[in-house]
Amino acid sequence: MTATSRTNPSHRGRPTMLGQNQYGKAENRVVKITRDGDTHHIKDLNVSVALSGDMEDVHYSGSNANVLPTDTTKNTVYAFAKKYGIESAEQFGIHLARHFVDSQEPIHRARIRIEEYAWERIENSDSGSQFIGADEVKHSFVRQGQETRTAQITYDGERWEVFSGLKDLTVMNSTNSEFWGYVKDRYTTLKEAYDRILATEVTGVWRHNWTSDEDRMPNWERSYEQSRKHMLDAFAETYSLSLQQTLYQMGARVINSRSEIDEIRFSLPNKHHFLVDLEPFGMENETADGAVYFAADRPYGLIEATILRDGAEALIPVDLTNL
Ligand SMILES: O=c1[nH]c(=O)c2[nH]c(=O)[nH]c2[nH]1
Repeated sequence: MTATSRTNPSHRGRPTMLGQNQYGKAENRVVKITRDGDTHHIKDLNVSVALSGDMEDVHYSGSNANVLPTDTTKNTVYAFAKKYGIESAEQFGIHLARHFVDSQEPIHRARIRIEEYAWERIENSDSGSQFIGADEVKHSFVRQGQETRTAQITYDGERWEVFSGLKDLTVMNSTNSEFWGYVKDRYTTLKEAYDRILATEVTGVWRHNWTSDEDRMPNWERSYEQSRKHMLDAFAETYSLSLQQTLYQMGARVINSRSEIDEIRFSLPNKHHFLVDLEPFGMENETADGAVYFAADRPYGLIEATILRDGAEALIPVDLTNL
């Protein structure tokens, strides 16, 4: 028990006392895009702030005199991403923790927890305008270590039906995406975007046209690797006017490149990234060298479609979650 709680009149005489406590804003999803000419770099963090100190009064009496709002801790995360950049999770956490403890007398301890999501550049074997070197692209990324490969095989004694697929393949283009010219009704508030982040978590299922001759079975490993590659290449290379258009390009690329596949279906959540308003803190967010975004997790647009080889039958179920 601290001196404050012992002497707090609203606490005196109660058979309870306050134990360990901390507060702050958890899971601030901050994405910093740094622009080095037209080569972009991503830092993608999930930052949780927990502060503690002289917080007896707010618990005992409701006095907020010592309380820096959790909303302010969130704003600080975004403002510091712009002000100091994100050199490393550790360095960023040090800036934040020091700031909270040094600037607020009642706060004696700050704990900053950070998860960092790693992104790698989409490798591209064809020549394209966004190459850096032989195999690196400038603004298209795939998130590391997440995807799951899927398969569904059905056999009725005569015919085979083989679906292959993947889920949780997260990709991002940090530019070359626009969205405008859409319907506007009395409820529309969305601003037209001429340069936005396009990010999605790909769920895809594709159907092989092989059904019987066991001597002519596709090479499943190669088929998967190549289909994945064509999807990623199309995602990276498409200058996108909508996620729907990008989806179609991804599917068409697979069908046109892989003769063993007749049908492909995608479910693509539009993982929205909103520019943070830093003007209240005297900062311009979007500058030539980059910007800070809030990565929202919900709600999200959900774009789903099947792409078919001309004349092929649609056999993949509409709801891919039932596969
Ligand atoms: O690529 C998009 N497609 C949409 O249909 C849509 N709707 C929306 O609000 N944003 C977007 N983005």
